[in-house]
Amino acid sequence: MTRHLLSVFAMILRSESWALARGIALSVVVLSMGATLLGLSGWFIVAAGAAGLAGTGAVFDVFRPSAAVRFLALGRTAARYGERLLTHDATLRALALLRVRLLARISAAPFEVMSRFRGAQVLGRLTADVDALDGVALRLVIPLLAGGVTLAGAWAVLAWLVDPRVASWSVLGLAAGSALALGWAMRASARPSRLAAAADQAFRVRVIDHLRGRAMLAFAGQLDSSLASVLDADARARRAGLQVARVERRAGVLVSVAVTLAAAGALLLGAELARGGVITAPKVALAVLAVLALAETVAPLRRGVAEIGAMRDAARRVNRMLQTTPDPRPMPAGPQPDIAPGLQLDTVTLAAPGARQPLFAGVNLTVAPGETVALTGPSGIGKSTLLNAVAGLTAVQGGRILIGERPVGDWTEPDLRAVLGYLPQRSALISGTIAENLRLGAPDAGDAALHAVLADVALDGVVRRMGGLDARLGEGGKGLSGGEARRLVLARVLLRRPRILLLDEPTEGLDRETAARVLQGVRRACPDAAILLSAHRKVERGWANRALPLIRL
Ligand SMILES: Nc1ncnc2c1ncn2[C@@H]1O[C@H](COP(=O)(O)OP(=O)(O)OP(=O)(O)O)[C@@H](O)[C@H]1O
Repeated sequence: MTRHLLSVFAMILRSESWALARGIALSVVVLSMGATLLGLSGWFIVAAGAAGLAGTGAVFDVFRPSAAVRFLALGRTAARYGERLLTHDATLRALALLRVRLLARISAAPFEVMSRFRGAQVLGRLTADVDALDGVALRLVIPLLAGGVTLAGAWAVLAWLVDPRVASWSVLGLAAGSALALGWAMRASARPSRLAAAADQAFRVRVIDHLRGRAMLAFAGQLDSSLASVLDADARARRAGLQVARVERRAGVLVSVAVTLAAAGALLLGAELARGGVITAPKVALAVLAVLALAETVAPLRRGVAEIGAMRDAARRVNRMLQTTPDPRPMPAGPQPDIAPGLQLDTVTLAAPGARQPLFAGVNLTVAPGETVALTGPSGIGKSTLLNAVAGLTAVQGGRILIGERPVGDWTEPDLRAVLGYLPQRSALISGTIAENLRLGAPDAGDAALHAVLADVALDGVVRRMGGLDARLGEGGKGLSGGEARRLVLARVLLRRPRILLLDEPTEGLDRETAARVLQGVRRACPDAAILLSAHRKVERGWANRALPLIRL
């Protein structure tokens, strides 16, 4: 699991290595200045007192040490500011890049993978999981590296200036005690921090499900129980969050105990050595206060280790998503191929997504430009699955699908999308104006083209009543009836003037008369298109030139 955290850090390091290296260097400077400041202050106070007692106070140089104390105090603040700026900026930029990469992978996921995504979960990956990962660099790796380097440097300086035994007791004691405290905190918080993140994710998913399904839940009498499950997830997240905070506080107490023991040990050992005349009293004060300041090397790690369970889970999920979804295919804007794209199915065998057993086998079909063929057969036979395969979204088990005499798999994505239009069974409208929804299909289309295509799908009157092309729709096209929303999606498909047109139950939800008008409009909009449709209704079968009944194996 730690491997996932390391791979996230490696990714951050790769994209922001220079800024992070400078951040770590500044962090070492900040910690060293802090320790030097307190150590020097301790030495200064005791040395000045000793000089006063010895009657040499008048010649004791107070100017240089006090100037150094001021320089360290001011310089430390400036270095801290620079370090925060650099490390946060580098981390946030790397995470923004990660978010973009994740989104690109999700958007380019194969159809089978995409159709299993749950909106709220994907949103969770992109927001909560990526946010959780900011701690990997800021609260784990950077403080660990900077703290390690500072402690090693502090040991060397104290061993040289004071005494190796005092240095070893204080620095190594502090490091070992803190490591034990943080190790305990890491183990104790792993479960609650994971639970807190999972409950938070469940809360988001349930809130969205609750809001989306509230009408259905109200009719089923389940509104209260759905609300209770939302509140339950929230309560669990808060309980687990409190547990994490408790562990973090206790870890803080344990680290303070370790620091105090290290400083007290340094004082006792130093006093003994001072009594023996091995070192001077001001040097003992220097060591003791420097150790107290070195507690700062450990402090930022407390929160990092307390969050480690959530970070590990987030890193695992993000890595898995990056690995299981392929790199987006390049989308060169190639010229539209010069073909007469009829459609041909050559002994096609097809299975449902993820299934081995074929739905049907050996299907042959040719749809010439200007021709319309209706796929018929019982519900679940595989009409939609076949349309998905023709659209290049799923693979066939056997045989070939040719568009313009070229297998679908050999087409580049932009070329295929340029010749092929598809109205699937479920399709999306965005919240925005009617015009914005239509121009998703053809961004350069003028208002006249939009009005013409709306007339083709018999929506011109409806849009006029709503206030025209700038009338706004709510989320998922709210503001239109089911049949109107479907016709608006159909209009968006027609606007691209596709040469191959795939329609999955295009008149579902329309009365017979409107259905007939819409089907006539489709042909008017695309007179030369080869049209293949999944047809349940007589009006659709009657409109087609021929039917291809699919037969279960
Ligand atoms: N995403 C999916 N994952 C797994 N199986 C699926 C998926 N989509 C469809 N199926 C299965 O594939 C089979 C064919 O479904 P398909 O939707 O193609 O039938 P259809 O003929 O279009 O039905 P209908 O006329 O009711 O729309 C069904 O048994 C269905 O359960």
